[in-house]
Amino acid sequence: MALCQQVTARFSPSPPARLGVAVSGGSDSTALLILLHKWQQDGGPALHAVTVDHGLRPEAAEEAAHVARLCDGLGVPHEILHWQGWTGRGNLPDAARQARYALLSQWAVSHDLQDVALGHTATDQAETFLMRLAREAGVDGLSAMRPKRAIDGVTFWRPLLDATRESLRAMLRARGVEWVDDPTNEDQTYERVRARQALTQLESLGLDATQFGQVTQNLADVRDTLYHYALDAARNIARIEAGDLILDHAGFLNLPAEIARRVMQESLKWVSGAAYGPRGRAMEGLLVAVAQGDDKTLHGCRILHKGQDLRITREYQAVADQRAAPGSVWDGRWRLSGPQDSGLVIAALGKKGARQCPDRQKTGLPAASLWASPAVWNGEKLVAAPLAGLENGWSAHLLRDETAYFDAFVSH
Ligand SMILES: Nc1ncnc2c1ncn2[C@@H]1O[C@H](COP(=O)(O)OP(=O)(O)OP(=O)(O)O)[C@@H](O)[C@H]1O
Repeated sequence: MALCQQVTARFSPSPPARLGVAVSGGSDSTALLILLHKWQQDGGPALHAVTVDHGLRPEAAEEAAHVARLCDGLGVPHEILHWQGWTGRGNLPDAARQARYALLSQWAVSHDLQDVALGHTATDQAETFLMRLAREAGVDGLSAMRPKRAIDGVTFWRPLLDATRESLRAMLRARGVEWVDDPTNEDQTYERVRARQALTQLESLGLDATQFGQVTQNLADVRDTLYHYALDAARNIARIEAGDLILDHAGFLNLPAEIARRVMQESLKWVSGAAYGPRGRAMEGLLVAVAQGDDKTLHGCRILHKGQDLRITREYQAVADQRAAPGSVWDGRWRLSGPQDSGLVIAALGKKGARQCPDRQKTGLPAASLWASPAVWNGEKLVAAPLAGLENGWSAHLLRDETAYFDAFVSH
């Protein structure tokens, strides 16, 4: 089967021995399951399937049960994960997507799976391109999805990027496999549904998933080239100090806009731990401020001008409520170790805490960096603040290091 070969080729030359597969029950991921199952029968990776029930639509539980029955019939172990985190605020599809990736990563790690396959298709790719066009996206937004991407130590694969939805549905019909039609797929209030309908119109111009696939791939080549040069630039002008990212200001201002934007994106992501950098206008505003020498707060970071340096530090407000037990990770990147005692908590040093550190000025760190740095507290009492010179037997270890910063340019 040609589709089967397309899928297996995506994993060559060294396919994993065990593979997770995320199946929503829709036609794309159901087809993915069937194709991977065929591969398993022919000696491919052992499959483990998973469905996320977002608990947002009444039909979701039945859809997950449908996938469970299908997997049962195929002899593929299957699990249903539940999301209960919707706060009612923000963008629902975005929040659901982020939660889904987090649940899928945790599930994979807990099953010792390093690889998970997703059912994005060439048709998805074309729809996404149109939606991004409507948002006046740049090269990155219009580029092809990556065939694989690492998130939290798990590699997510997209082996169906060359296949159209229609070809997958034809394969399912031929095999008598049923899929679930999500009723929101017909709901015109969703941008994706409108993009899908627009694509049908564009076919009369000879524009179909193949053309979109080629164009997005051309743009992806441009994107990768830009990141290559952005990495070069970062190696020349960036360094790390006490968890802050420091860019040589003059060197940064000399960079071409597309390179400067990428260096800034990766720098803000590294300091904040966010999966994505700030979007269009926010980033443009920041670049203007940096060109004028104005300090700025964005994306949970403070961007400060200090002598020759552009210093990106964590924003105190963004970490003010974060608490962790000693020895565990604080703000996704610090681990503090020292003499354990009951009742100790890791929290930001803050202005009040910084005043209690007599040696803070000797550290040479600006006040903003010290306020957002991790400290050891016993209730209201400050026990240690290793980055502010108050050690008391404690040390701070930065988990997201320089290698992680530079690697992100390659795996962005
Ligand atoms: N509820 C779900 N349970 C399990 N897997 C899912 C679920 N929803 C989506 N997926 C997986 O993600 C793939 C892509 O689906 P969809 O395009 O809806 O996701 P997305 O996360 O919005 O995409 P993107 O990664 O482009 O943001 C599906 O083919 C499937 O493999």
